[in-house]
Amino acid sequence: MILTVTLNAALDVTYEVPGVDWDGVNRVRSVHRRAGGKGVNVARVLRGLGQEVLVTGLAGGATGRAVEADLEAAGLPGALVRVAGESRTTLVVSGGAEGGTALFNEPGPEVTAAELREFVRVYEGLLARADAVVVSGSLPRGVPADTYAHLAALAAERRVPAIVDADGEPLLHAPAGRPAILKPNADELTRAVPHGGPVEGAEHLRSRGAESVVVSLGADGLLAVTPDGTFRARMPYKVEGNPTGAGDSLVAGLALGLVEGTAWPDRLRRAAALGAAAVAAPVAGDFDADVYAHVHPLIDLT
Ligand SMILES: O=P(O)(O)OC[C@H]1O[C@](O)(CO)[C@@H](O)[C@H]1O
Repeated sequence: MILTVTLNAALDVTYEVPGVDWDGVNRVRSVHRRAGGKGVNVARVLRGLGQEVLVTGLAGGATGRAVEADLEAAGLPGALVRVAGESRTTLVVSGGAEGGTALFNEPGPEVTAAELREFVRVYEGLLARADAVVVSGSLPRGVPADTYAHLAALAAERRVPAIVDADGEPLLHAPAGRPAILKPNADELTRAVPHGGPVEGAEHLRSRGAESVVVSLGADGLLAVTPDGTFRARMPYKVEGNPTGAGDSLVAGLALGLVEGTAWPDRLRRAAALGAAAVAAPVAGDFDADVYAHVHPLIDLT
């Protein structure tokens, strides 16, 4: 089983629009509402690939109940810890290939120290059943920036490999938890390690404790700096669509490769193809199986 952690679970609302007029009325062509937050999306993709998953994290209020209900409706096993605060909504406004995509991510609830302690207690119990853990997304208010490092360290103590997908301070702290894979995107890496290029940035995070670092480069593919060497996955063409959730789909591919023990080149090829296939799907957490099958063999791995 792969355990995914979403401390800042969300109700993801996606508006598909023909374009946005910031001074006028915008008519929404279609609306999707469902449980989100990065770990939830990772779990959806993994489940779509036939992998057993379990979603944990924090959820509160009416929005938290809606997240729990949607997970249940989707048949995704969940063990969310309830908090008193109200979980957030995230809004994606997607104008398709020409219109671009804008995200509005609310900060999330205020979480107390006691609520976080209760989560860690539940998490430690769930680790006993996990083959790997994915910890991803933003932290809700009140949760210390070194929490992902702590969760990764607890996993490492139990020999459960962890993947951490974080930004800002949580990303800077994460290597101390010795995660198997740290997955920033290029902007996140540049913010965390401003000197040098992506290879130097990844090497810096490895020198601080991360075993491997995989940097997502959007339509340009992936860079991985690992104990087995440095690899680069290049995409054969740009897939048009909604890039929201592409990073989550990519992380799902990495997690599957981790539990299956797949060699790095094949692991990266699958992850990059899943990221591209997610762009072709309208909602985060989905991927287009046809695009996946088409792109996968064409990815150049060096
Ligand atoms: O936790 P954040 O970094 O705010 O990201 C959450 C958001 O990102 C997405 O997972 C897309 O990656 C959305 O589904 C949305 O819930």
